[in-house]
Amino acid sequence: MTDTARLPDLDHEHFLRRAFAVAERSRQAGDHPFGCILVDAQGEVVLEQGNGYTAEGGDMTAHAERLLATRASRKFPPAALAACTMYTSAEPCAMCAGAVYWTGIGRVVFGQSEHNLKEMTGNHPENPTLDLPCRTVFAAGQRMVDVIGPLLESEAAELQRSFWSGRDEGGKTD
Ligand SMILES: Nc1nc2[nH]cnc2c(=O)[nH]1
Repeated sequence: MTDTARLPDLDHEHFLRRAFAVAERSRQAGDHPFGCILVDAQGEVVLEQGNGYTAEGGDMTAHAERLLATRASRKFPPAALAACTMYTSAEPCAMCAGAVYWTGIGRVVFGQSEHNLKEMTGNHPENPTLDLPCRTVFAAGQRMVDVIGPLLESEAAELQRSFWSGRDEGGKTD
């Protein structure tokens, strides 16, 4: 089990807003409006990652959290990641929660819940949101991942507002 006592006392709203800024930059760069950061035991931001759907050539699995978890796992051992916190603009989906679990990241703080996100994305071909709480995924694991959220949810939801309704449903051609 992760020793949650090792997790530092951090200003969650401050770091969550930094993840929102990453999400906004992701949208401006032509990707989906999601972003996350990883903060270490000293309160330093060690990684940041936006959604990579477009940048990765239409990869439906290029969620910000999954990409960050992969980078984090290549860079840091699970023992170090246990003291790290991922701040993410939206709740990790089942795939991303699985990736977080496997890396050993000790805590997740999220803005918008998957349930709330689903109301905005509907069944959009680029985002058929999986309405499953990340806590349910983590609860099936053998070590604990601390979860805080939803937090600043209406601010987080603003990142998505108008994005999905105005987005072409044409999708990929090959
Ligand atoms: N949480 C989250 N949900 C998504 N749905 C589509 N892309 C993403 C992403 O990058 N993060």
